[in-house]
Amino acid sequence: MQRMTDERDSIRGAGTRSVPDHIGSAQCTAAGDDDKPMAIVVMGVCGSGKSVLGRELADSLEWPFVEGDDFHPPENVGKMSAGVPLDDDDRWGWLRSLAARMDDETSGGGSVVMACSALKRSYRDILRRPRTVFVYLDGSRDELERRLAARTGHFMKKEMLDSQLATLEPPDDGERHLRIDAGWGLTVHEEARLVLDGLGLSS
Ligand SMILES: Nc1ncnc2c1ncn2[C@@H]1O[C@H](COP(=O)(O)OP(=O)(O)O)[C@@H](O)[C@H]1O
Ligand SMILES: O=C(O)[C@H](O)[C@@H](O)[C@H](O)[C@H](O)COP(=O)(O)O
Repeated sequence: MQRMTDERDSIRGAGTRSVPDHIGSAQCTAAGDDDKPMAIVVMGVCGSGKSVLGRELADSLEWPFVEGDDFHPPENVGKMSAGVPLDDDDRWGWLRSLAARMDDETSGGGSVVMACSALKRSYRDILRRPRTVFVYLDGSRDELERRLAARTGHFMKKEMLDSQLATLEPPDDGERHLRIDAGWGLTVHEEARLVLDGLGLSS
């Protein structure tokens, strides 16, 4: 936790730089209804920045944060640590446990931010609720590899990026989502600002 806080501080920037005008909200649009979201799922391939942005959003909103990696059974972690990509059968139970946690957090009117790769539409269907919004961390292979290479001490090694990109089905216009691109060069603070503005959750 402390390590993550320090890591975010170092990529936060001063926190005062404005988001460049050309990015604005045009590339950060939400499809779907206007209801305020109750669950934000930060999705994307390994190393795209889900955990860091998810924690930033949760801190800003004062919502609980759920780290999807923590819900993998030991067999899945063993596979990924050995460089073997997961298959659908490895993922269904994991996704169902995340959906159950989401429902626990939101059933009494609460809200939650979750980091989960949610690479395929069918995976997102398990997490999708009327007030779920997906924040999709996109980027060129080079940008994503740079982020992944900067991370140490994680079971997911950068060699897994190719299989993750091959599995990825980006959210389409029918899915309520926002897209953030690593190539925009934003600090995590700026990314969070775009998301909160885009979702009408800025205070
Ligand atoms: N906006 C950003 N700018 C630069 N580096 C970032 C940004 N967001 C995340 N990173 C870095 O990318 C790496 C992967 O981030 P992480 O949140 O662990 O990804 P994921 O949870 O998607 O696997 C980390 O080293 C993190 O510090
Ligand atoms: O479905 C999967 O193949 C995994 O869930 C994977 O997509 C996820 O990325 C891992 O949990 C690694 O963790 P990071 O995404 O944090 O690298």
